[in-house]
Amino acid sequence: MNAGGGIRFDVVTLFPDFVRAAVSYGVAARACARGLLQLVAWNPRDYARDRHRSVDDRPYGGGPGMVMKVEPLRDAIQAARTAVADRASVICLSPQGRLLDQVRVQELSQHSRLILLCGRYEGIDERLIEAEVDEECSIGDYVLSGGELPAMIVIDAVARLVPGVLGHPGSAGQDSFGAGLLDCPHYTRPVEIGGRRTPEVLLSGDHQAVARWRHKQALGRTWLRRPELLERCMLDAQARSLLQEFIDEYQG
Ligand SMILES: NC(=O)c1ccc(NCc2ccccc2N2CCOCC2)nc1
Repeated sequence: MNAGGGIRFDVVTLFPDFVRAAVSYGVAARACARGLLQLVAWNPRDYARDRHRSVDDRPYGGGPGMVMKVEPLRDAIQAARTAVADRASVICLSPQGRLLDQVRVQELSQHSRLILLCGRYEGIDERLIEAEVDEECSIGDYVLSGGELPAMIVIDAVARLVPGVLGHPGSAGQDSFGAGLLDCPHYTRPVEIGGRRTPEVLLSGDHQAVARWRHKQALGRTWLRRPELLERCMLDAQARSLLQEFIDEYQG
């Protein structure tokens, strides 16, 4: 985060309006209005020197499609770097990157600024990646037509962790996923609908019992749906006994 406690994203993309949508709605839009979040887009086409303003060219070695050229990307990144004094990490969103998870999102939220590079076509000339990219980041093992959607996901996930962005800071902290667990179930009015009633503990007003129930549900759901996540988070004695209680009830 920067001096103001906010974060600035410089996004290098052929589709600036596309990525701007990431900060045009909801909490992210409010955070922008309050100067906690900034998004500046840089279009490599503005840095394409030739008459046709080309940003791509045919692949050496043949093969289908086109490859993004070094120069326009390099010059767009350089323009982003010099726009703000703070040193910036350059992250390329790509299928070859390190898998993004909440731990990595929390690490990224410590930066005051990040430059996000969005590839299109068949990919980016490797020499640009070697010369300019600090790390490659993947949002999952699937192929997209561009890095813009992954960039928007990084922006949203990181922005939520910037102090002041979420109305209720607790919810970000309390996010079970922040603790490596899946979230507990949520309920709101009416108390009963479609023959399904809200769990009584949530109506009891007993905040300690509610917190205990929510933690137990988060543990139980993680055990049922994503047991591999449980191995990664070190459960303390209280959590282990809560989970055992859930398992005993589940197995009936
Ligand atoms: N999982 C992800 O985070 C993810 C990210 C980007 C992405 N695509 C843009 C891209 C960016 C960089 C290199 C190659 C490519 N691709 C271009 C299109 O062809 C496939 C390779 N796809 C999936």
